[in-house]
Amino acid sequence: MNPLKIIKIGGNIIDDKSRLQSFLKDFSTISGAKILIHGGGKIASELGAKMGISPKMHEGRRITDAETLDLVTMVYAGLINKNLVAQLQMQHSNAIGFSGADANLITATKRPAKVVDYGLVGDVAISGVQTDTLSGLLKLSLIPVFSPITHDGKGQLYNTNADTIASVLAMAMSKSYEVELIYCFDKKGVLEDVNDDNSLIKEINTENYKSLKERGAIADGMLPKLETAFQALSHDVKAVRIVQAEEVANPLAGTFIQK
Ligand SMILES: Nc1ncnc2c1ncn2[C@@H]1O[C@H](COP(=O)(O)OP(=O)(O)O)[C@@H](O)[C@H]1O
Ligand SMILES: CC(=O)N[C@@H](CCC(=O)OP(=O)(O)O)C(=O)O
Repeated sequence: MNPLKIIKIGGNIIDDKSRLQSFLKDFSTISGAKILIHGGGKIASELGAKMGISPKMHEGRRITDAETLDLVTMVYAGLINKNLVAQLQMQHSNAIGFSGADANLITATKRPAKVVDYGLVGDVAISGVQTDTLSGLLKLSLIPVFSPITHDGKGQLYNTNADTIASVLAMAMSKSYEVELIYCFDKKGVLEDVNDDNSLIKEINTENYKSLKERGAIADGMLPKLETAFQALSHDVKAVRIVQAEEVANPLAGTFIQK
């Protein structure tokens, strides 16, 4: 099977012009088939505040009412997605931007209300990914760039956590490719102490994850990353890493997630 790198870039880097530029330069040097998924939560929260929409988060995911869905659709599928594509084109990378609705690439169902009703948030399943269409794009040497917006096939858009999209794409594409999933963000990897850059944890497995979570060392936006990383590994994804954006092209950097 051919290798495929599925790379996710988070909102803290997207919000930092020089760090984003350096990430996109390094991303462009990576050879072979690749897909980029972007977040943008920080920018959506900042722009929302200017419009009087205050962010409501629960365990790293955004509670999304109709007004917030309009905001995130504009910010993720418009502003950020198109700017990333333009900046990749500047690096001579032939990027093409998508939401999940485009070419029906990712369908979702409303996340069921449990402890919290997340509102217009979509859950995605492996079967919701149009893998043949994506493979066709990769065969044309195009670089798909996904915003975290999905749809239900009945006209409803959903906000979907970008880590979740990266993981589901990785699982779905593992049928035809040897997939490495790389989450890129602002820190060196998963840290023992979030305020200490020198406390990098080189390897996380289900055992040490449990104890790290219990003592609160892993919280907020790190929760969906690790949850979805483990899901990916249990569905044939070859390797998963969480790395600093600047290290995207370094195969030894960051935290390696193990089953
Ligand atoms: N143990 C940890 N190691 C690293 N970061 C952590 C940890 N626990 C919580 N975090 C927080 O998770 C954040 C990353 O999640 P998030 O803000 O969703 O990132 P992004 O949107 O850039 O992908 C970090 O910036 C950090 O504040
Ligand atoms: C449902 C949900 O949580 N959606 C996310 C999508 C963006 C995202 O995941 O952005 P980062 O990767 O920058 O955190 C949100 O609106 O914040």
